[in-house]
Order: sequence, then structure tokens, then C-alpha cells
Amino acid sequence: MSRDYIVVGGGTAGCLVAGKLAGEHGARVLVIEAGPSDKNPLIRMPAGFVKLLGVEKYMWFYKSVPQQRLGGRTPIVPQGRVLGGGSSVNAMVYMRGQPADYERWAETTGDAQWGYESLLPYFTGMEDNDRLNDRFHGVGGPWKVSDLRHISELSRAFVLAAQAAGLPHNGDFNGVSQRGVGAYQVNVRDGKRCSAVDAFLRPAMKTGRAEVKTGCLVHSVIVENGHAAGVRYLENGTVREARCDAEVILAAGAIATPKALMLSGIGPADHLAEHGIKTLVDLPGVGSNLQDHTETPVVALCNGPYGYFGHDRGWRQIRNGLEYLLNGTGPVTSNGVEAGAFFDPDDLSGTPKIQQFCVPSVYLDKDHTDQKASFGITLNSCVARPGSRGSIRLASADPGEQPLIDPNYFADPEDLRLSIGGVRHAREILAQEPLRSMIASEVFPGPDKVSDEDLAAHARRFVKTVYHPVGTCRMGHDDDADAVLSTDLKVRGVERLRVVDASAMPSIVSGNTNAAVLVIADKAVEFITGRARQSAANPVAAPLLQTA
Ligand SMILES: Cc1cc2nc3c(=O)[nH]c(=O)nc-3n(C[C@H](O)[C@H](O)[C@H](O)COP(=O)(O)OP(=O)(O)OC[C@H]3O[C@@H](n4cnc5c(N)ncnc54)[C@H](O)[C@@H]3O)c2cc1C
Repeated sequence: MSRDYIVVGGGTAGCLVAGKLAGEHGARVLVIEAGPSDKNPLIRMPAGFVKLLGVEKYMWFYKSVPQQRLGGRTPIVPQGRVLGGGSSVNAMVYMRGQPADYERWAETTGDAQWGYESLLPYFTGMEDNDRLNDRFHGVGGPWKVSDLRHISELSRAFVLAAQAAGLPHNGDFNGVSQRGVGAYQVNVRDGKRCSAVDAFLRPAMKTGRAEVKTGCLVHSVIVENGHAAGVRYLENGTVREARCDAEVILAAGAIATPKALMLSGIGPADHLAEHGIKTLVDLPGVGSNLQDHTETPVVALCNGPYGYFGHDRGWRQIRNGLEYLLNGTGPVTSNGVEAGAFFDPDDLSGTPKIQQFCVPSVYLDKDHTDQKASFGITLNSCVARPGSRGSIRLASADPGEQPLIDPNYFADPEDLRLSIGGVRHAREILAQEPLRSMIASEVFPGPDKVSDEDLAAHARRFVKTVYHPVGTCRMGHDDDADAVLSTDLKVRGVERLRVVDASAMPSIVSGNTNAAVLVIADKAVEFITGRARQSAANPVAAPLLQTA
């Protein structure tokens, strides 16, 4: 069948790009996704997120190489492996980061259209917010943003206690200022997850112009006469080819996209030679500049049945399930990460450097299953703009093999120092009412761990990914030798090939990454078609400037 575009990876970015190209622009698009379809009802249920995190069918469990500064630990970096990608399995927290993050993009790329003021209409234009409609927010768009229908008493107590510990209440982390504490807004509507499939791809599939192949692993891009002509992919044990007339768009995420480029002969020539891959384009930046958010927990047990422990078993499960089915309300509508805070641990009035997540249960990585399950709370301190930089490299020329992922956690000592500051402030919050009266004891790091050395050892042992790898095919200006993409997301040195996903970010944003990926994809549609975005929403004009 002839088609205009092939989109590799049906994740957050892939769904938006494919949906808009086929829907609004009348193009014929093939999406090739390695994972299965998104039919599982757990994907729709917000609380299903926690269950899906452990399911191999829907997740890539990428294992990092031994981490030098974590005592040789090899933390897993889970990523979505299903139609919708991260947007089908993530925690649904709607967060953009700080305006300065995007100003940094504009500065490093030399392209003002990546600045926050230029991108704001893209955020608001796709948005359908159920509470906010102002300069920073829109209504009527396909991307649903809502207040949570159910918030546990532990999360409420966290929000109150954090105010007592010195943070202002913030009702909109994507508005005038990011600083403060409050409940998150989430990509949920009527108690159901809104994924990029729901918002962008499924409507376009009804036109018949968007074809979706699931369960097909793309191996490499077919490059002929200097341009991308299609892809090679594995379907039911057979390697096949798919071709297109206009462009190949790589949207396999920040780990798989650089891998696919390198397997296609596009990457650092010396590294490709190590694996016997012929270099078509020597692009040293492919796979470099890996950035990820990390979080360090403080875990405390409760002195009563607070939070969500046991809510997925026995009579509680039956009660919650019935409430959800009958009313669309209750704990099943919770994403399990209901509230959070943004602050600078060195100066609570300063620009936030930590995003803190309040999880109303004991929430630790797979590596730490020895902790007995019980009623508890976890305050995770995430370094908002980590300085550490890692890499993605090929383990071999075999497309079936996972790449070597080196997030290089804590390579920048400032990341460790800020993590320790986050842990100390989490303790401050736990010590304030009304949270204090709900806490029995701190289990990690443990009350006897007070020195910087103790807390550093705790961070090295427990630090984990926040699932936000970005930056591995970053865009940049023409004189930037390590930039993989031009600022319209074209791969340098190959015609008709773009990267449209989290890999394109020059630097990570100060918050969850999904919304930033969506605006990258929305911009990409403009670049690809040469036509301006169709605005769904009508943001209210007001001369307010967002600060941090
Ligand atoms: C568990 C988890 C929780 C998160 N929580 C939040 C949150 O609360 N809020 C937020 O804003 N962000 C969150 N994120 C991050 C956010 O979801 C990601 O930043 C976003 O999904 C990245 O989009 P992407 O398009 O770059 O890649 P993805 O959405 O990961 O999509 C890539 C797709 O490509 C497919 N693929 C990979 N390799 C191949 C191949 N070779 N061939 C074909 N297909 C391939 C994958 O299966 C996947 O479907 C979370 C992520 C995870 C994993």
C-alpha cells in the first residue's frame, strides 16, 4: 500500500504526529509500534498505572549498566511498550516545567520558536482543562486535564503539612509560579485516563488514513540516495520492509530512537565501526546527552489505615471496584501520586530545584522488595534539572538486543547534594501537623541516619528513575557539532528523516516530561506540513508573566 509517512513508535509523540497528519492534514500514515494494543481496561483506570508498572507485556524494563556512583547497582529504567507508549502507562501528572526550561531550549538552539512564550499557545491550544481557563490554560482541546476526583487523606495531610513547613499553597503548577505545594492536575476525564491514543490517534483512525501495526519491532531506517525511504521491521519472526513517499518519523522514545538511528548507520562512526555497522552519516551526538530525573525516597509507616495499602485486595477492592463501575468515583480514579511540591531546599523562596512527589503508600523500586508491605507514605524528592549526563550505546548490531543505557546517575555531585536537601525537607514536612499525627515511624533512611554521609549512602542505595529519559538526539543550531537534529527536527545529513520524541530535547524540563513531548510533536506537525497549527482552544489574553 502506498503511504506518505511512516511513524516509528506509537507513543506520546507518535500518536499526536500520526493523528494530526492523518486527521487534520489528510495524509496516509503507517504507525509501527513494538508493543500490543491498548485494550487492557487497566490502562483506562487511573489506579491501574501502579499495576501496569510491573507487567512485562506493557513495559520495556531497560536495565542500566552498573552505576559507578551507586555502588555498581544496575537500576531498571521502565518505559511504555504499548500503543500510546508512556501516555498509556504513566502516572498522568500534567506538568510542563518552568518557562526558563524552554527559554534554555531557545538559547541553546538559537531558535526563538522553542521559547516558552512561543510554545504557550501550543500547550493551551491542545488543552481541555476542567478548572482553569486563562492565559496559561485552555479549554476545548483534545488533551484532557482535570483535578483528581479522589485524594487520599494522607495526600491532603501532606499538602497541609508542607505549608506548615514553609511552602505556599499552589493551585496551578503550570500557571504563574511553580513553587509551592498542592494537588496535581492529571490527564484524566470522567475517571478515565486520557492517553495520546484517545486524544489524537483514535479519532484519526476512523478516517481510514491512519494504519496501525502493533507487535512489530522496527530494526532500522532504509536510506537510499541520501534520503529515508522506509523502515525494516520484524513481524511474526519475519523481517519486512515498509516504504513511504514523504518522510520517516522516528518516535520510539529517548532510548529506542538513538538505537534505531545507530542500527541504520547514523551515529558516532567509531562506535558503529566497533559493531561492524557501516557509517552512512557520522553524527557523534546520537545517543549522547542522556538526561533523566531521579528521585530519592523518605518512607514512613502510618499508625492507622491511611493511604492505599490493601485497597487492591479483599473487600476494599470489591468496594472500590463497585464504586468505580457504578459512579466513576473513588480510589480507582486516583493516579496514586496525587500531590506534590516544588522548592529549592537551600532557599524555600527561590526557584524550585526539587519536585517532590507524595505517594500515599510504601513505594520502592523492584530492587527493594525486602520492605514488608504496610500502611505508609513515601515522599520522593526528584532533582528537577539534573546536571548528570549519560549515554545510549549499542550492545551489538543485533536489533533484538537492548542497548547499553548509562544514565550516569549522580555524575554531577550537585544532583546528590540536592537529593539530600530534598530528603531533609521531606522529613521537615513529615514532622508537621496534620501529617505528624498519622506517622508511626520513619523506615528509610531511618531516624538514626542524619549526617550528610548517611543520607548520601541512602540516596546511592535507593535513588531511582522517575521514568523521564530525554535528550539523546538533541536539536541544535548548525554550528553545534553534537546536535543530531536541526531545530525543525530533521536528522542532519539524511533527507526525509525526522526525530519527534523526548530524544529531541536539548535539556530536560523541570517536571514530568509528557506535556513537553506533546508540544514537540505539535511543532513537528507544523514543520512537516508547512501549515500552521489549528487552534482548538481560545486562551484568554492577560498580561501575566509566569515566573518559576
Ligand atoms: C511509568 C511512567 C510514569 C510516567 N509518569 C509521567 C507523568 O505522570 N507525567 C508525565 O508528564 N510524564 C510521565 N512519564 C513520562 C512520559 O510518559 C514520557 O516522557 C513520554 O511518554 C515520552 O514520549 P515519547 O513519545 O518520547 O516516547 P514513548 O511515549 O515512550 O513512546 C515510544 C514508543 O515507541 C515504541 N517503540 C520503542 N522501540 C520501538 C521499535 N524499535 N519499533 C517500534 N516501536 C518501538 C515503544 O513501545 C513506545 O510505545 C512517565 C513515564 C513512565 C514510563
